[in-house]
Amino acid sequence: MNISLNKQQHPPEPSRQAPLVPAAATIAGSDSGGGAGIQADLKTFQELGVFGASALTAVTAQNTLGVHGVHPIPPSMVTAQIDAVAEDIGPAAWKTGMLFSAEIIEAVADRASFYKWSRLVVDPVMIAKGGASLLQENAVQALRSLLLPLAQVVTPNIPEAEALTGMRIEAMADRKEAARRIHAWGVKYVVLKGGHGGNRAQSLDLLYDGRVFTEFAAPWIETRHTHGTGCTFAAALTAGLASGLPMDEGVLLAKRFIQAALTNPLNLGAGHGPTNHWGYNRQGTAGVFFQTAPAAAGEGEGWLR
Ligand SMILES: Nc1ncnc2c1ncn2[C@@H]1O[C@H](COP(=O)(O)OP(=O)(O)OP(=O)(O)O)[C@@H](O)[C@H]1O
Ligand SMILES: Cc1ncc(COP(=O)(O)O)c(N)n1
Repeated sequence: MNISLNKQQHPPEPSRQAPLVPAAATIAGSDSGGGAGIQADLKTFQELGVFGASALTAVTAQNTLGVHGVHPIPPSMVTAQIDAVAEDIGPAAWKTGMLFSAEIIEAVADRASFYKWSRLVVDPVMIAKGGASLLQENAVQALRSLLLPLAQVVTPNIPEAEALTGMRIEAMADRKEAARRIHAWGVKYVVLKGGHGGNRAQSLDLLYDGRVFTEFAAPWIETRHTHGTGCTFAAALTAGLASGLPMDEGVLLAKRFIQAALTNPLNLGAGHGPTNHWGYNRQGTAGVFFQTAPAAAGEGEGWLR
């Protein structure tokens, strides 16, 4: 009997069928405590039905009480991870978090322009909740001049917007001025987050598209479990964009996701505990009120819809 073995001459071609779920990738640091960084991003992608890939920029030893150590990844290895993901998985959207150094920012910006990413969310992570520095001081300029012009959207909190612009932000007029200055560097959308805004009634985030300011407001939640709120918010926005949402709906999704994640804390850790990444799908956002209203009457401001 002649048995012919069906030997493959070449490795199988990677599948090029339409993916069942959208994919997104995060370029960020590892948080051993699991509440922020790559871990928060991947959990958020998963909860929102998006496949998550990653490129690690740094390993941190940290928990809810603080950062014990930072070990950056060589920039060439960051590039290699991005190439591996870009060439095969082909994420529909990319997100950056902790980038740590000017060299890593250069490597990421190089890849962003090489692949011409149209959906790039830049979360300009600088300082951890416990006060540790996650971005070297001399890297702020590289972030501003190399990466922001390539971003579709940047999501600074108030101290990050102050560091980027060099201006003090107190009143709403300051927030708008900072958003205008950041937008002028070439980023298409700015989301200025209000978690550090000092208003204990409302958490208010401001979206600016170069023309219109839109407010996203939700009731303030009194909790110490706020570790990784910025990462989680930006990851939810990235998942929304990867799924094809327009920017305003992506921000609304992110606001709903973070509100649900803050509402039912997991009570882990003795310090700034992680948020509840299951909240959005398990508890929903029932009872949470959102408004997308103009910041104030005046030229260049309007309703979301
Ligand atoms: N206590 C709170 N109640 C309601 N919303 C909050 C609260 N704290 C933060 N937020 C919301 O969480 C999101 C992240 O904002 P925040 O300003 O905390 O970012 P961040 O400082 O970059 O976070 P992190 O330092 O954890 O990366 C925003 O939508 C903000 O309005
Ligand atoms: C790896 C990594 N990335 C980002 C943050 C910011 O999160 P937070 O400001 O809540 O500490 C962090 N602590 N660690």
